[in-house]
Amino acid sequence: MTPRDAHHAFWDSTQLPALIDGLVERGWYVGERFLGAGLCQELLDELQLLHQRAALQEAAIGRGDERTLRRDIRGDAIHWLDRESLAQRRYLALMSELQQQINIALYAGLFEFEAHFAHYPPGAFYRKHYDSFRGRANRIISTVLYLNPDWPVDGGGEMVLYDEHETEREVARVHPDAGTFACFLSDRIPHEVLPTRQPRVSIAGWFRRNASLGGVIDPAA
Ligand SMILES: O=C(O)CCC(=O)C(=O)O
Ligand SMILES: [Fe+2]
Repeated sequence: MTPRDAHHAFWDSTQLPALIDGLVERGWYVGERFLGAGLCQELLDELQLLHQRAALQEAAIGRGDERTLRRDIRGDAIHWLDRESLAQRRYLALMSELQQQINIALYAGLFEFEAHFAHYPPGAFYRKHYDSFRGRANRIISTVLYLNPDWPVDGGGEMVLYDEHETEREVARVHPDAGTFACFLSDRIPHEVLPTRQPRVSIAGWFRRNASLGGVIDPAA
């Protein structure tokens, strides 16, 4: 097995053309079994360990001075990926390859990737929102990888995607099943997480293009 083959064993690269087409044609893509079960399990184990050690922090909304905790908007707890484990490094390597492929296909100028583990306890949700605002878009493409094996049909916790133009029209309802991967344009696609009935675990990530303001490369936004 060449190193390239070994790397590809972690994900289904045959989905790449459909992913690129989806982003271009409607601004989003959802693929099942995008990531291999082994790597999903390793990421899940790590997240569960973080949860047990109370190393997850309640997620805030807003940035800088406007950061606040709003359980009525967002109920997850998070831990930013920090390359601590082999599983994280594998996932980040894969996202780096995806970034290159998207840049080649879309001239997107994606520059870096940031991501966090997320844990939604039963009852938690994330109200309809955009991941970045037009014009100030540092986050260009949002990604979510789901980690719960065998998500029950009545488990709730689906991510609902809405149409870019008719923002009340639901276009996809994603069951948060391990290995499923969703990506969409951060400033175009409104989305929400419906209340979950089970502990729900995922990795949310964003490909960014850093904006430079007055010579200072966007440190926080
Ligand atoms: O977990 C999901 O399905 C989406 C999470 C989300 O929208 C976010 O973290 O911004
Ligand atoms: Fe979001």
